[in-house]
Amino acid sequence: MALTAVVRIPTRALLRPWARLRDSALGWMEPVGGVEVSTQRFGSQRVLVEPASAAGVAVMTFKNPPVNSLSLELLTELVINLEKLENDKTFRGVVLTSDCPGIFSAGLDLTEICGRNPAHYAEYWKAVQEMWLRLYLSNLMLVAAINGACPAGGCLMSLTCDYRVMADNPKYAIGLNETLLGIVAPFWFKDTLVNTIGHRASERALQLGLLFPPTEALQVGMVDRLVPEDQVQSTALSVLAQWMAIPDHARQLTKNMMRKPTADGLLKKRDEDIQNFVSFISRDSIQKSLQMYLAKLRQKKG
Ligand SMILES: CC/C=C\C/C=C\CCCC/C=C/C(=O)SCCNC(=O)CCNC(=O)[C@H](O)C(C)(C)COP(=O)(O)OP(=O)(O)OC[C@H]1O[C@@H](n2cnc3c(N)ncnc32)[C@H](O)[C@@H]1OP(=O)(O)O
Repeated sequence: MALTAVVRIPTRALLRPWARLRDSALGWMEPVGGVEVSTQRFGSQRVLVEPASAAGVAVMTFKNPPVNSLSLELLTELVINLEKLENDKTFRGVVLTSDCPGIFSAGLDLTEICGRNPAHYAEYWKAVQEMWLRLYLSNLMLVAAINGACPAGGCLMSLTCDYRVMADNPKYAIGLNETLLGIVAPFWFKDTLVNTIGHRASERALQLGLLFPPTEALQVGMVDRLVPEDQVQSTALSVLAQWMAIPDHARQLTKNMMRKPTADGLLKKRDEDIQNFVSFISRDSIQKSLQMYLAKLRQKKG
């Protein structure tokens, strides 16, 4: 079924992006000559991309049941779809969210880093790096609509966004809990957290592998806003509408100035980081810890 429709945005609004917000607030919807905006839904098996009703905004929904673990396939699809959005200059902002009830993302797919061979670990880690670099340095405004549990790699993904809205449900938690699995968050996970909540809070959170319930996550600055579960996505969209009022070039240069030094830390030594990961994760003791953790997760039901 063709889902394509074309909306026309006046060129003046594209040249002055902040004018779009004002214009739409005034109820201006007249299709006049300008640039075509595709409203076609696209995406792939595990990542759905839908243009939102506000011009220039898309919602990217992860659907990798049961827990949106970051498998190699999901990571690859995420990066491809993000690139598509970035190449389509009509998009300025994206909401990242989940289709798995009660779970934003369970983080890295443990079956990708447990019981595989070194070549697979290297390929997988490169994909994790790529996901982080692309999201962290994206010119788009990214808002995470965290509608469920958000541990480890899921938390990292949300920390790459410019703003985080989380469901105010005490059943959900967010944090970098790697030490609880007997593994170590790499330096760029750590740097992303430090840039968000500061050094002291990060040191404590990382050493203890803390998973913060929403109220504590808000207090520590890991998320920016808590809302009832059914308002997470709509709030994320309204936050984006506010950010859209800022001229893109100024916001993008500012974002880059804030983030590039951190990203450069990894860009300068990607291969070394891959080698470190492969040798760390291949250790017998680490593999045993991961197997035990996975077994516990699987036993939970039994
Ligand atoms: C010196 C250093 C140098 C280099 C670096 C080296 C090291 C490594 C760094 C690696 C960084 C790692 C980052 C990570 O993200 S690791 C993953 C951490 N994730 C977690 O701890 C979350 C685990 N999951 C949960 O807590 C729960 O599943 C969750 C998300 C709260 C949902 O709970 P629930 O709804 O009850 O669902 P179940 O637990 O029953 O799970 C359903 C099903 O999914 C399987 N599963 C869960 N999580 C994962 C996962 N992350 N990967 C793969 N599979 C997962 C679970 O086993 C169940 O499977 P089943 O077969 O039983 O149906």
